[in-house]
Amino acid sequence: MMQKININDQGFWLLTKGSNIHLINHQLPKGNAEDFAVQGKSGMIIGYIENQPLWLVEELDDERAYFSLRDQLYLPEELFYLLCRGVELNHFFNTHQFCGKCGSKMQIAEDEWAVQCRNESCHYRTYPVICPSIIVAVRRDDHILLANHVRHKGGIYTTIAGFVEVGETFEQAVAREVFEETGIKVKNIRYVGSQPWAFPNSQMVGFLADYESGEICLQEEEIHDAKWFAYNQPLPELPPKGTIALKLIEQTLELCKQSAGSIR
Ligand SMILES: NC(=O)C1=CN([C@@H]2O[C@H](COP(=O)(O)OP(=O)(O)OC[C@H]3O[C@@H](n4cnc5c(N)ncnc54)[C@H](O)[C@@H]3O)[C@@H](O)[C@H]2O)C=CC1
Ligand SMILES: [Mg+2]
Ligand SMILES: [Zn+2]
Repeated sequence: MMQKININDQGFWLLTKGSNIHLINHQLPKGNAEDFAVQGKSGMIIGYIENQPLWLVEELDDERAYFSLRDQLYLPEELFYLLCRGVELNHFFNTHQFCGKCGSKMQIAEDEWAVQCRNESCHYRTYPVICPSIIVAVRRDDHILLANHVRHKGGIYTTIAGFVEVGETFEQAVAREVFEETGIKVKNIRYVGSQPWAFPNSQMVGFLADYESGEICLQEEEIHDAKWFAYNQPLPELPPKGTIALKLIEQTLELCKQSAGSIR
């Protein structure tokens, strides 16, 4: 619930600007509201760290130092995901100021994470928008399929990812995205795990899959390059530690190794 922050409220303080968060010496500010001049602002408790409340403070037009949440992937998983929650809620509140049904002003709900229409005869509620996006590592014997995406400025090679379309299963989305982006057909699609991804509001749903058929054919608007990499040859630059992409790649490389072992 959003409330006015009191001078003696205490805990950890999450101040966000888009996908950037305020840090002091690489740490979340911790202490009394007064220490960080957030008393009188609106805030809500969105979780607990070391038994201390984590306060999400309304986005401020201030001169504090903000840093990209992407650069905090080294943090313990649970903490990183709590920060994702804050960034995603802030994005949601900022982009849902008016009712999608009647156009009246929305307000933040009292009893759950939602916004509610102020119009008495409407009261329509909207919940935080989370966009499911599949992500998949594809294996062909002892090789892994990795792609250099147009959105990556550097030379990183990673897994295939893409948003789930309305009216399709996650597994269908996996098969469709791999085929669209690389021309490869996959089989044996299995779920591995998920990851909140606050850029701005994706929910990564991670899979492994095996090669079925086809030759690499790039979707050039999205993919610069895609190749099969042997697990025991030098690999390209991979995504950073903490990403589900890297986890899927590591698991697949292990399977490549096992597959090479079983051939011999
Ligand atoms: N955490 C991780 O390890 C990784 C996360 N990702 C994330 O996966 C997500 C999807 O990857 P892409 O290849 O970009 O998706 P994509 O292959 O579906 O292409 C992006 C395009 O999909 C359309 N689209 C459909 N629904 C959308 C939605 N809800 N939000 C934004 N665009 C939507 C837009 O036209 C957009 O240009 C991205 O947010 C990316 O940051 C990607 C790789 C690794
Ligand atoms: Mg994609
Ligand atoms: Zn309304």
